[in-house]
Amino acid sequence: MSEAGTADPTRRNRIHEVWDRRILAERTLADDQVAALADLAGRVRALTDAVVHTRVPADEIAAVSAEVAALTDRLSAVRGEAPPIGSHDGTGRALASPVSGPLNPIAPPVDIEPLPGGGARAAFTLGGVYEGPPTFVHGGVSAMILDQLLGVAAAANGTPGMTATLDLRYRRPTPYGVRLTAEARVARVEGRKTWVDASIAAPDGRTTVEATAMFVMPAR
Ligand SMILES: CCCCCCCCCCCCCCCC(=O)SCCNC(=O)CCNC(=O)[C@H](O)C(C)(C)COP(=O)(O)OP(=O)(O)OC[C@H]1O[C@@H](n2cnc3c(N)ncnc32)[C@H](O)[C@@H]1OP(=O)(O)O
Repeated sequence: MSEAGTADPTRRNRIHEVWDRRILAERTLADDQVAALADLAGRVRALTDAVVHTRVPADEIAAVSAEVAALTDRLSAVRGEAPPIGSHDGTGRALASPVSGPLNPIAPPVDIEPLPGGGARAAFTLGGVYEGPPTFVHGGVSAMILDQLLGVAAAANGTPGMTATLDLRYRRPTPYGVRLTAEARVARVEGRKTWVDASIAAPDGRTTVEATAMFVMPAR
């Protein structure tokens, strides 16, 4: 990478292009790997759900634990330096996003649909894995989902950016185990800044959480 500091901008750009291609190649999976990993991620999600809900005896938990450790060793036999990137559905979503990535077992996952003209919507059901107060969704999980939804709306507006501020108003507890809906809409754009509003609604249509975020397109 030391060559990247060269004074010749054309040469520097070429070096960056080669470097970007190398990173992209290292982080791109074959289609059959994507399909197999999506299946595996679903099973690990189910495993996580089983872990937080199980009541089997301690010796059975220890036996399962040993098997999981062996499986982790098998997967780790060949490791990438970072999670995969890329799109398999044309929306540009990151395959391993912790919110909507089908290959990431910690993602619920939330299927977010970008809407033309600066919007986004999602429908999803969260399980007990995401519990905060008893029988309700953890507020940090709601925040994470809203941040991603707001970000996709900003991107759908053609004004993507990094989250600079995220303001949340928890109106009432968000239940889990039921279908939730969420929507985001760009409110305004000023230079590199984009403000977006969003909310999550319970099945009865009542808003549980409202959010406003400001995204800033980085100067560099
Ligand atoms: C068809 C569509 C398909 C879509 C397909 C999906 C696409 C894919 C979507 C992915 C959606 C992911 C959604 C999650 C997104 C994250 O999770 S991002 C991670 C969390 N955020 C961060 O880590 C950001 C960390 N902060 C930074 O990197 C930098 O501070 C920023 C925010 C980029 C700004 O840096 P900068 O470009 O150097 O900005 P700077 O020149 O200092 O300031 C610019 C202006 O913004 C203001 N500003 C900057 N930061 C702040 C702040 N924190 N508070 C208030 N004002 C601020 C400044 O005051 C300044 O204002 P003016 O003086 O111009 O009025």
